[in-house]
Amino acid sequence: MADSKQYGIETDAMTLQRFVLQEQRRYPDATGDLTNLLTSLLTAVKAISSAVRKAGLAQLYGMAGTTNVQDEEVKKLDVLSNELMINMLSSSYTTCALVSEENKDVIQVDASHQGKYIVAFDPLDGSSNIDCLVSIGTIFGIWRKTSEGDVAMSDVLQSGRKMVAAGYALYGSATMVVLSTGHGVNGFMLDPSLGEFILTNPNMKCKSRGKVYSLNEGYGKKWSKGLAEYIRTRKDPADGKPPYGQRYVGSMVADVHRTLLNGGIFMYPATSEAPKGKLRLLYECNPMAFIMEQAGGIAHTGKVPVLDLVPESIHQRSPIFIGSKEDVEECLETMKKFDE
Ligand SMILES: O=P(O)(O)OC[C@H]1O[C@](O)(COP(=O)(O)O)[C@@H](O)[C@@H]1O
Ligand SMILES: [Mg+2]
Ligand SMILES: [Mg+2]
Repeated sequence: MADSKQYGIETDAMTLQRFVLQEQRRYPDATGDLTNLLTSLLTAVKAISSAVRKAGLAQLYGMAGTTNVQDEEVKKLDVLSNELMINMLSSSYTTCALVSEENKDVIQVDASHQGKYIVAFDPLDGSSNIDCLVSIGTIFGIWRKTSEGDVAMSDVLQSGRKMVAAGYALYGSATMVVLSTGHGVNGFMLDPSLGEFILTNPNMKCKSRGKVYSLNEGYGKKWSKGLAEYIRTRKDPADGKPPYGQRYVGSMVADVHRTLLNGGIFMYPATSEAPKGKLRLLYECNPMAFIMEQAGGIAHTGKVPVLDLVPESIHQRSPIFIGSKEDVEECLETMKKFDE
């Protein structure tokens, strides 16, 4: 047999597909539906990744948002990403309801195609960064339907604790998928020559303390006293310790991914103008909180762990403090001391 390695192809590499199949073996009664769901979702992610890689060209030729020579509409990346996610998931025979950041209402899957899972997703996170070619991503959370019969609102509005799996794709200097099915966190990088996600970051853990804080400092005047005090102590820590660095991409996926890898804290807090912050609970905060807790970190609203919040509406917002255990705890303690 020819040695595939001489062509730079590792046929025994742990692909994401193989990994998910291996996870499935943990459950002898598993039907394979979650595996099929993830396969469909990854096909959408690959298609979005390919479109993202061409986005700069579309911009150069002024194509997005116009019509092509065939008189067909050239879709903007966020619209295209949403359509890809909806089409791939609703035709996978594994989902019954979808929640997308881009759709006002719950998307009901056609009865003939229904399965038992509910997926909430942000098809393109950090969309304001598309035009300047800064990293963007896709975020998703997966729940199991619990009611009998038609999909009920109680199926869609389950807490993050009830998630079966969650993850994100980051379209950065490479495309990476970070996934958890509740047994730790694993990262897979897309090998463009194979079109396969390969396990590159097994068993990801978030350090207990980092050296970076991350939030939009432009809203500083609207923070609570406690948060302002915490940020002050990052710049001027007690006991002559060195100050923390500050980073803020403005795409939650990229900011949380850096926090997961390097440690530290990412915050999108409540402000006097926006008491619930900006980020959405179902498809931004919950999936990231699931990943962070599985990696040994913390995700908190300032009042309760993000995953314990029971949503009241599908586009509900929540403040979030997420990252290294000691950093998030210190932030929460400072806010408690000064704000309560
Ligand atoms: O511009 P701000 O207020 O700092 O907000 C940035 C935040 O908004 C978001 O871009 C919202 O996501 P969308 O692009 O999906 O709307 C987050 O990714 C990011 O953390
Ligand atoms: Mg978003
Ligand atoms: Mg979005």
